[in-house]
Amino acid sequence: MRDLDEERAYADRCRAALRRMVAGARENVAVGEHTWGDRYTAERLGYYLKTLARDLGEEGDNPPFFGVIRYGSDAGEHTGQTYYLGRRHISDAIARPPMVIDWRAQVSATFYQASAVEPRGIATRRRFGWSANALTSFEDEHLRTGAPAGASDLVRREIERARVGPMRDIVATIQPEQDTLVRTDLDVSVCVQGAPGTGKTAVGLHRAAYLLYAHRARLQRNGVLVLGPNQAFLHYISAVLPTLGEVDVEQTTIERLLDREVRATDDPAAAAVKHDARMAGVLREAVYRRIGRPEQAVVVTDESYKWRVNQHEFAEMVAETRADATTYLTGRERVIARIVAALQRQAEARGQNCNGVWLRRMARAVTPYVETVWPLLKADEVLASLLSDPREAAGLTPEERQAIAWPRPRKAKSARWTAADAVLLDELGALLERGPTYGQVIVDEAQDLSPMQCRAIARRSGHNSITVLGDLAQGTTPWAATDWREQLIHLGKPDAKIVALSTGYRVPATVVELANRLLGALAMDVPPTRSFRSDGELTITRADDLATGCVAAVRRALTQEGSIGVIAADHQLPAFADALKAADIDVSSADGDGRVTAVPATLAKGLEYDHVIAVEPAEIVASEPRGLNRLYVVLTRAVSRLDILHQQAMPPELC
Ligand SMILES: Nc1ncnc2c1ncn2[C@@H]1O[C@H](COP(=O)(O)OP(=O)(O)OP(=O)(O)O)[C@@H](O)[C@H]1O
Repeated sequence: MRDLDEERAYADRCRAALRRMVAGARENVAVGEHTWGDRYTAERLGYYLKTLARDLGEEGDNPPFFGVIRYGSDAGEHTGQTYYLGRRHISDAIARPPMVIDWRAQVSATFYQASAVEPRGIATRRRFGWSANALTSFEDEHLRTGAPAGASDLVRREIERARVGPMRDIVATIQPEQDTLVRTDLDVSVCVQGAPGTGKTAVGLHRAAYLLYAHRARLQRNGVLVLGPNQAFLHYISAVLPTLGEVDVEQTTIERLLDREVRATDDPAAAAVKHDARMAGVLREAVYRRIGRPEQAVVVTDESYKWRVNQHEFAEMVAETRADATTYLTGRERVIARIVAALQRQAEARGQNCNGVWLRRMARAVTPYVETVWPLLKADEVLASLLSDPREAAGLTPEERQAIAWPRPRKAKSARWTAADAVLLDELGALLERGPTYGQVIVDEAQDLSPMQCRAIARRSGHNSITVLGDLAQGTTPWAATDWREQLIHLGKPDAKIVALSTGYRVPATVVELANRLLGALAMDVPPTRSFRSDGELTITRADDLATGCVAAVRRALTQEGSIGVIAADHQLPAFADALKAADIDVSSADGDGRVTAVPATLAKGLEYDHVIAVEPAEIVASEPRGLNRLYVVLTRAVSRLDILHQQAMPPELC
């Protein structure tokens, strides 16, 4: 195999080839725009070429490859072959083997999966070390002759590196159990239960990129949706997919997906009822209750004739359609269509020509009859009427009805919807009319979703598969899941494969040991994390004045490399942020990119900082019903160092 200088020269050749690919794609965009006569073909070709040029252009200064595998002498079609692996294919000429193969190609799986115990035909696996964009080292594993080795130094260094800025891709160091999840077949729904820092988010994002590579045509048609817990989290992960060449994945929160202006807040009792799975039945009943029994025949005057569907037939059509209507509005259309078909039979029996114009005229004429028994409905009007008077809410107790009732009746137009109402409106919208589905939905922090939110996601996934990521121990909402099977039923995928990840790549062992003490009190059936990392520091300091202690801790942290997160109970945080500003320390908010970030405990989920200063754990616990779960989340945000500052006694569960 090549020595370091030769590898550097090869990297230069790969870069040059990539530059030629970008230039070629750009030129083709120009040519494609002028050459193709048929407009549709020209547009499609133009779109494809522009996307290619943009993707290649965005490749930027990433190292052209991160590893290489050399097959041994008995590896079938791969015998003696050498493959370089990178973030994308690089080739210097059509019909020549690529210089670098995309990490998502089938052959690349061997790089991630091969081991001394199971070499899979590989003689040597080489990993490269890059500093900025310069190739500085490599490390070889001789899989067929070497004894099973521990973790590679390069992998360890990459995992233990100080974190700065937004989340990065992990293509060079994906671990075998992560790779298996990333490459799980598109038709299989998976649910990953993973302790903090086990790479669930990373797996979900790399899975999105992998699926788009392996099933591009199918997924580009319907799209891929990634759902995360909040804007700060989305900001943190936003760079990963673009670096992997995927810029068209929709990344949002469930609240944004529902797209309703939220102008009010529910009290906890009302929110609990509105998020309960029984609301699905309540809403269905509220919609279908509007369908009445016809009390008259349908009679349509058509020039000198009168066509007629008698009351009994009309009632039968309504009853039959209601029994198997897929949605309320398609059912209504179906009744209209059935009546028109009956009139058409009568007219044709009289020799009349029933063309399209006639059929549309008849449909208009029968609509008022149908309106009396199957009225047009709007989601917000149904909900406004239910919340104005929930007496008929089937399946709720009198107290629950009381909890969701508005103090006085309102019309939809003057309603001030809450976040939970947005979920109910979405359910109602889908009862009326089906919406589009995505080719793949990836849901992060899925333990926090309510049954009704799960249903909103299930609808957008339809018959397609779904990737569910979460940790039951990090559940902080009042309706957080305690059992994945149950949550998967709400998500419409009861048979999804549940897989546990328990090796943590973020949190160092000393911090994991502390956080794991909380697991007993959380009473969740989850395996404790084992840390991949032996480094890291933990300090617990009693401070007489928390704000002063916080400033001193941040000053100390600033002497080292990496990002710093100050995390405290939401109501206490502003005082600490003010103290930091008064001490001339630049502080950004959770969705910013500064070196020091002030993070309210309720926004910390999914984020990570090289150095975390967690202030007053007792207050974090006391601030909400699931405060211990929140504390578990907060303590597990640290990559290298965790400082705990406290004035009150530490929560006994931690001692
Ligand atoms: N194979 C890997 N190689 C390098 N870094 C990794 C690997 N797996 C995970 N990481 C890193 O570990 C950190 C934690 O990963 P991630 O955020 O995906 O974990 P998580 O399970 O979603 O955590 P949490 O539940 O706490 O949100 C990230 O910085 C991620 O890049």
